[in-house]
Amino acid sequence: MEIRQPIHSDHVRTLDTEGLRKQFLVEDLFKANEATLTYSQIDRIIVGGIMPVNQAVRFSPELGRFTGTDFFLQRRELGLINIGGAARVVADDETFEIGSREALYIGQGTKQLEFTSVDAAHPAKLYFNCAPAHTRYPSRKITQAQASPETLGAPETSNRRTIYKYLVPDVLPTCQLSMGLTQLEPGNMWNTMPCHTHDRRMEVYFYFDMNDNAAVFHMMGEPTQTRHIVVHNEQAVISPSWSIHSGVGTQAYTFIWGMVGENQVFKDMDHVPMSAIR
Ligand SMILES: O=C[C@H](O)[C@@H](O)CC(=O)C(=O)O
Ligand SMILES: [Zn+2]
Repeated sequence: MEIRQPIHSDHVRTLDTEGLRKQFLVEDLFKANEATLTYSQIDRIIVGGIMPVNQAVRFSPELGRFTGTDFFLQRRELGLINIGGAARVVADDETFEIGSREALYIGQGTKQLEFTSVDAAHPAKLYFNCAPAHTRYPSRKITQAQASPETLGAPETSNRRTIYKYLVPDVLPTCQLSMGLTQLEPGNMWNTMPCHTHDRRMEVYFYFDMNDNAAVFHMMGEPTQTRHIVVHNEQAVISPSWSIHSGVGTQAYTFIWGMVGENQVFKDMDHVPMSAIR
């Protein structure tokens, strides 16, 4: 598990390309037959990828040494969205089949976790966010149809996209985690512009559905001190509460957003007027 410290916006103003990437970019999320985990001390979110190919991936009890608990999810909840082939997830005495673009919420207190791919030729890729939790809510699968799709933007502003809200209070209860997926329509490049911050919540963006020659210029920083990070396929960016989070790609892409913090009110955003951005 890699640990990332929190960071002050004054420090971020001084960083160059490598400095920004070291602080905020999460690369190499998917490794065959492994789980990768990056622990951010910003709201203590853990971001990672699980890719079982021809053997099961298990969350061993030893992971509890990073959280100082008897086992990993003793005081945590986890949400995952599958961007690969079908997966089978065993969570204690429950088994879930999670297809492509389906999500799974795993409640606090789950001890045994085992992830396998149904077909090794089409391995599952389970992108997850994990956050501190105070109580147990039932584990549950959420399909894309259940994720209350909302289409926003317009071709004229290159931001026509559909937001699928998988883990939100309207769909199921969680302690603090919200998660969803936003898919751009072909020929549309901008996400989340006009942009916003939400001092009450941090967020992580995970970009995928891109070919090897594509890139997304992810916009971050204070609204009057913007910076960018070039993101390639299947990489994530950690967005502190004070930072905008938006992006423009060389072609359409899809991304998963996950939020933790003070509330779960999706619309609780401080919109940045276009004239204020620097
Ligand atoms: O706070 C909310 C998040 O930034 C995203 O849900 C925004 C998003 O997916 C979009 O506008 O495309
Ligand atoms: Zn946001």
